[in-house]
Amino acid sequence: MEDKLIRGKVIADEIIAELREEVSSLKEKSGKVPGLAVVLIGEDPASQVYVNSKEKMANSLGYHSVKIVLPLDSSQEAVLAVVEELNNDPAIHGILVQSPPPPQIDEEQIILNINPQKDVDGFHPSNVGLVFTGAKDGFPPCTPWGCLELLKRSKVETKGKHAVIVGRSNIVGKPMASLMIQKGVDSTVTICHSRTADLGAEIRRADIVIAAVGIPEFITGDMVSEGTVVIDVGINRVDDETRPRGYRLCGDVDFESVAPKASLITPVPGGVGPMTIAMLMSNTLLAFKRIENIG
Ligand SMILES: NC(=O)C1=CN([C@@H]2O[C@H](COP(=O)(O)OP(=O)(O)OC[C@H]3O[C@@H](n4cnc5c(N)ncnc54)[C@H](OP(=O)(O)O)[C@@H]3O)[C@@H](O)[C@H]2O)C=CC1
Ligand SMILES: Nc1nc(=O)c2c([nH]1)NC[C@@H]1CN(c3ccc(C(=O)N[C@@H](CCC(=O)O)C(=O)O)cc3)C=[N+]21
Repeated sequence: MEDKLIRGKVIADEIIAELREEVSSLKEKSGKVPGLAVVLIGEDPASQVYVNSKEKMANSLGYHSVKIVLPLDSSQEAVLAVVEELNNDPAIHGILVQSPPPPQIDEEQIILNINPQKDVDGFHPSNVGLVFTGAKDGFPPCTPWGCLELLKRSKVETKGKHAVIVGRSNIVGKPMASLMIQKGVDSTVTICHSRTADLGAEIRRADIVIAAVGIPEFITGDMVSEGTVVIDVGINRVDDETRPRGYRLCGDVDFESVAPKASLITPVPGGVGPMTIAMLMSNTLLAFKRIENIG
C-alpha cells in the first residue's frame, strides 16, 4: 500500500524548498520580499486552520505576511474597502479572501474588485480566461494546479488519458478541467456533478479520477476500475470521539475500499491540501516578480 501513495506533503515540501532559494536570491538582488494578505471574514474554525497554515508558510519563506480578520457580520462595503486598501498597498503582491464568505457578502463582486495582478487564488474572471485560453500570464488556481503538479511529479502520464473530474465548482472542478485539457497535459476530460446520470459508470471509465465533491468518503471501491490514479481533493471533518480533537479528517474518496484498486492515490490529510498552500506561495512569488518586474 505504501508504494501507491502520492505523498502531497513531501512533494509540497520540495516545492517550498525550491521557492525558498528563489525568494532569498531575489531578496538579495532587489532588497524586496513578496507580500501576501489573507482576509478572513468571521472565525470559522476550519478556515482558521487553513489561514493560519498559509500565514505560517508565508512567514517561513520570509514573505511579508498580513492576516486580516473581519467580523462575521461585516458589510459588503467594509470588505470592499479592505480589498481596495490591499490593491493599493505596494508591499502586498498577493490577496486572498477566504471562501466561502458569510451569506450577506457577494463573493463574485469581491473577486471582481481584486486587482487581477494580485489575484493569487486565480479566481478573477480575467485570470480564469487567461488560464482557459492557455495564455502564460494568468494565475492558475492553487488547488487544481497543485493536483496537476502532483500528477507531473509522480510521473503519471496524462497525455491521451481519460480524466474524470467529480465536481464542477469554480474553485476546483471547472478549473481542473481547464488545466487537464491544456496542450502539453492532453487529457480527455469528463466532468461529473450532482445531475450526472450514472456516476459509477463514468468513474469506471477513468484512467485518472479527481474527486472534489465535498461528501465524506463518497467514492467507493465498486465505482473505480483496477489501476486508476486517484486524486482526492476533499477535506471533510467527521465527528470521531476517539480522536483528541473530537473529529478526524477524511477525503471524498473512501480510501479503504478504493486504495486496493488504485495504482496511485493521494491520502487525506497529507495529499492535495499541502499542495494548495505550496502553489499559493508559488503564485505569490510570481505576482511579486511581475509587479516588481524582476526575476
Ligand atoms: N485540498 C484543498 O486545498 C481544497 C479542498 N477542497 C475540498 O474539496 C471538496 C470540494 O470543494 P468545492 O469544489 O469547493 O465544493 P462545492 O460544494 O462547491 O462543489 C461540489 C461539487 O460536487 C458536486 N456533487 C455534489 N453531490 C454530488 C453527487 N451526489 N454526485 C456527483 N457530484 C456531486 C456538486 O454538483 P452540483 O454542481 O450539481 O451541485 C458540485 O459541483 C470539499 O471537500 C472541499 O473541502 C476545496 C478547496 C481546496
Ligand atoms: N480563497 C480561498 N482560497 C483557497 O485556497 C481556499 C479557500 N478560499 N477556502 C477553503 C479552501 C480549503 N483550502 C485548504 C488549504 C489547505 C489545506 C491543508 O493544508 N490541509 C491539510 C490538513 C489541515 C488540517 O489539519 O486541518 C492536509 O490536507 O494535509 C486544506 C484546505 C484552501 N481553500
